[in-house]
Amino acid sequence: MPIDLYFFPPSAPCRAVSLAAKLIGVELNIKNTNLNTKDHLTPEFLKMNPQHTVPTINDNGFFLFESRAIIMYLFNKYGKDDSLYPKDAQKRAIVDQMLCFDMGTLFQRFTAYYRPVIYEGVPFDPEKLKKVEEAIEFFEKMLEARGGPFAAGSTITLADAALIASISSIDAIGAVDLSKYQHVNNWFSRCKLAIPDYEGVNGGGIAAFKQRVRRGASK
Ligand SMILES: N[C@@H](CCC(=O)N[C@@H](CS)C(=O)NCC(=O)O)C(=O)O
Repeated sequence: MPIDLYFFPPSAPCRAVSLAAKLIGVELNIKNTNLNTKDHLTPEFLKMNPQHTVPTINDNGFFLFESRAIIMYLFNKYGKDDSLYPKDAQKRAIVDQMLCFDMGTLFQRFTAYYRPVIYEGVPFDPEKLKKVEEAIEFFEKMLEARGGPFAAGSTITLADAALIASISSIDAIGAVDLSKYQHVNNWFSRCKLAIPDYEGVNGGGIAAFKQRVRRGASK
């Protein structure tokens, strides 16, 4: 039986899961879940996820939400290539660190920047943008210190899939000029080539995200 992924294309956490699934090589059955028509607030959805967020998966009756937990679960259950999430405690800790940095700092600061524009129709706040830029600067320094070529070191890992979902969203709305950050910029180009079917998996969602933000900004 297929694994259902409840998915809203503009959502970066949803795209993080589908990009990671491509790396892992696990097939997901996309269940389009439109937040605009409140598909995530139905009693059926709330039974799976009381927090009513996408992404959510249903793996034959096993329900899981929180994108990074889903990514780790998919690897732990279906992954074959250990380099994506190494068994060595310290190597794995660096992947975890980058997944946490993405969720708790980079993506968190970016959502604080764009969400009020979408949901409240208020203008972009330049102070919040500064916090996003600072997070990208942190990422730049991490990549430089690690010597790359990927976020956790020499091979692509689950962290790259999550980080590229955030960075590509930041790039899509032109929030930050990534060309100012040499290491981030090179990492971004490298990951686009390394993730199977990157454009097919991320491209449509990025376009939808851009449109959603543009609509909010023109209110
Ligand atoms: N920390 C969660 C965040 C998920 C999240 O905020 N998803 C948004 C879309 S990007 C959502 O489902 N919003 C609808 C809601 O909260 O009701 C994750 O990484 O999965």
